[in-house]
Amino acid sequence: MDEQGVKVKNPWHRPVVIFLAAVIIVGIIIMVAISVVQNKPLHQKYKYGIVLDAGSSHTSVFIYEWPAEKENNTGMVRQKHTCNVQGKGISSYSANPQGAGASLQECMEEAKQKIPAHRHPETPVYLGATAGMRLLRMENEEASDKVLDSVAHSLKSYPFSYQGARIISGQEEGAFGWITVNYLSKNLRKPTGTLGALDLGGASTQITFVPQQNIESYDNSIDFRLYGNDYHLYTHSFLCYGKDQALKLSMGKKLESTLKADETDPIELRDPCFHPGYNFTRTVPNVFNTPCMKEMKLANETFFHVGLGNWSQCQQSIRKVFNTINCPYSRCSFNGVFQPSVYGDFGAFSAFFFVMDFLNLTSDTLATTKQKLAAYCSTPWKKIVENHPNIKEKYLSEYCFSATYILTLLEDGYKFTSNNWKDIRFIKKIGDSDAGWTLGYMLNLTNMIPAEAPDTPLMPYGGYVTFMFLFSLLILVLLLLVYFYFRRSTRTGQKDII
Ligand SMILES: O=c1[nH]cnc2c1ncn2[C@@H]1O[C@H](COP(=O)(O)OP(=O)(O)O)[C@@H](O)[C@H]1O
Ligand SMILES: [Ca+2]
Repeated sequence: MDEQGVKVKNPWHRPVVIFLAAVIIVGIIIMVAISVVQNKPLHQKYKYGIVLDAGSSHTSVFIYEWPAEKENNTGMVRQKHTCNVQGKGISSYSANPQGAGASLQECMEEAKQKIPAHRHPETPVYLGATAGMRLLRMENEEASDKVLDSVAHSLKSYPFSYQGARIISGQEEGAFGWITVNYLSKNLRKPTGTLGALDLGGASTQITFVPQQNIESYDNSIDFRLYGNDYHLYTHSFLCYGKDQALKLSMGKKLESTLKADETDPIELRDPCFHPGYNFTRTVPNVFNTPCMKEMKLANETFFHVGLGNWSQCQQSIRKVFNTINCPYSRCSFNGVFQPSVYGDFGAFSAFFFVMDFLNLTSDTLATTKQKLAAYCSTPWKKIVENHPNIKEKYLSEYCFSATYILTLLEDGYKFTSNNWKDIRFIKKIGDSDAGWTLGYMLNLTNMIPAEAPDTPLMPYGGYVTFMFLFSLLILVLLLLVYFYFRRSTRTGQKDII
């Protein structure tokens, strides 16, 4: 066959094919480029941080983790692990400061196991102590310094990056709790409203929200710029108004009036906030051993704490610990503290949640909550113990008081009403992470919440998926077109040969 005479048509020389091939190549390059920008880095590396919450009643260790490359995006940090330190809070070690540091050992060993060893040296560890230590500092500054030295010494002995152990202020506690709940519910980069934060501890309680009214007292105002938005927050921390100190305040007042009325021995404190049939012998100094009250000198060291189980009388007695007479501002919560009207939704956590969740009172109206609580408080102590054999008796005996205190604080103190009661959400966690001040504290100290909005991905995830799908479909169609075109040209070429 004379090859010279045959003209085989090469399909690659046709302009349409060249054009299609070029479109396909450019398309593939665009797709690869977009997926690289969108998904970088392809292999996530995790970073870690540890915060110890040294509360008045106990210490918890929180381990957080986040993808290294996305640390400035909201909602990327999650709680990886928590560990509850055995025993009481660090402020209870005032007579034995060494014990405070030693108490952290088990949980810190656990942290070593949970965090990959090669990350240990760069993992920051912070300890923040709250109201229990604020009270100890008021009572005995030397003892509180020794306790802090002891926990600092203990934390420095681990392979992490020690960043400090200190008593945080009530404002910090309130503000970081607010940052935590809003970071976790991803409110910080949206134009929608934020979530107020209500935190009830054993020794203090905090209220923090974005008010609609002007903040009249400088001490209660905090300004943040987060992700390009300005926030003007109202916050207040009431020292001595956590539920354990409030119980002491309330019992102290009752003891005083009992003694005024009757100085007989033995003293019997008839308490409407405890169940009928409850009868416990207590010591007087055990009620007054707090800087929250003036000490009371009593010959009788012990008294009988006798339950009456009467909710409305209990509320009457609790109201006496709130001073609502003096207010130097246009409006106050109590004890002469300025507070604008509560506004928006609130997340109520820590003991607000523990107590209301135990009593199944997290989703009722205010009226139903009161009815149910009245029935609970009047239930005989014997029956309560029978129904809950596995709950610690100390907690169990105090739920009637604690829930009545919570209702009184929220309604008479903060001025929530039956209309906005539904705006309070009793929460423990948001996603995997506990609501509390620790996450906000760490985000702030590691500069993980920038003042200005960081770069956003090229397009939102939904848009990205749709784009990639349609583009792949287009390329597939083009490929098919090229294929059929080749087949036709080859056939015509073959005909030419024949
Ligand atoms: O399971 C529970 N049921 C009832 N109360 C609880 C439970 N777990 C913790 N609490 C209470 O929550 C409160 C936590 O306060 P915390 O120790 O954080 O004090 P602080 O924030 O005032 O320093 C304490 O009153 C503690 O007794
Ligand atoms: Ca706390």
